[in-house]
Amino acid sequence: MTLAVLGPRGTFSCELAEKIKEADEEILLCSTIHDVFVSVTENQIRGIVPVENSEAGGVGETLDGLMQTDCKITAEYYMPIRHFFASEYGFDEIEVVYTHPQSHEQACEFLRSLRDISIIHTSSNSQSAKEAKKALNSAAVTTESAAKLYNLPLLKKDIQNSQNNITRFLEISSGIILPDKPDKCSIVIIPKENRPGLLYGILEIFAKNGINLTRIESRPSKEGIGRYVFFIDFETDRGWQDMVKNLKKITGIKELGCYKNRSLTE
Ligand SMILES: O=C(O)C(=O)C[C@]1(C(=O)O)C=C[C@@H](O)C=C1
Repeated sequence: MTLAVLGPRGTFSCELAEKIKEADEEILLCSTIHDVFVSVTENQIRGIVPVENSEAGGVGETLDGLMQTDCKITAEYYMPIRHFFASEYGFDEIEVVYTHPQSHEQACEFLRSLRDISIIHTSSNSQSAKEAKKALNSAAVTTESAAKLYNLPLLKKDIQNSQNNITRFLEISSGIILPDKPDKCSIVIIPKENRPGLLYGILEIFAKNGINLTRIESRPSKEGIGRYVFFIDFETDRGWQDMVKNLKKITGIKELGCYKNRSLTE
């Protein structure tokens, strides 16, 4: 099997893939999260994508991929995220900092404390290190493994705003795999009408069935201003199949998968 992730080697996604891959599984490095969804769909493989961070919130490219492709969620993982500031230059020589936009948000307090620097966004934390290695008077917000890989000295460790910085990752696959006893399910509510009480009615169905929501996030439906879809995750310790049937009576739904929480072993 092959496991598709955001590359180049050294991203957090890649670090997670290294931890969870099967012994004979290869890692396929993709340039963007969108490309991970494309590879999973075209090659019938599995992939790993970041979906939300405790500090910076939802990862738009992943939410769009879930909405726009037939990929299904088959597991979730939580990973502590530590950001590193790496450069071949001293602090007073640095003029440009490369950072992934999610990491920029997660380390904005440290980055704000740097004076007279320009920030350039990149496609991944590893790409940031790659760029900083090439450009004069530059630094990167990166992972420990990418700093090592590109031979960039660490100027400061743990530059994330919060010491409890965590990113939730999803395993996605091209087919539906329903585990015996899933921990959670994810759906997208796609409202077919705009009327008072629609969202209230949807949430009431969860409440009446005693089903606990673990996340609700609105995202523009891309059909015009003020039009939204709602990403919902819920626990599956109570009968949820009938509840989903009831939801379908009042709203459009896309089922994204029911899955296990897989904890990471060090
Ligand atoms: O660039 C990386 O290292 C990634 O794996 C992507 C990503 C993300 O998009 O959320 C993953 C974890 C961190 O939250 C920051 C960046």
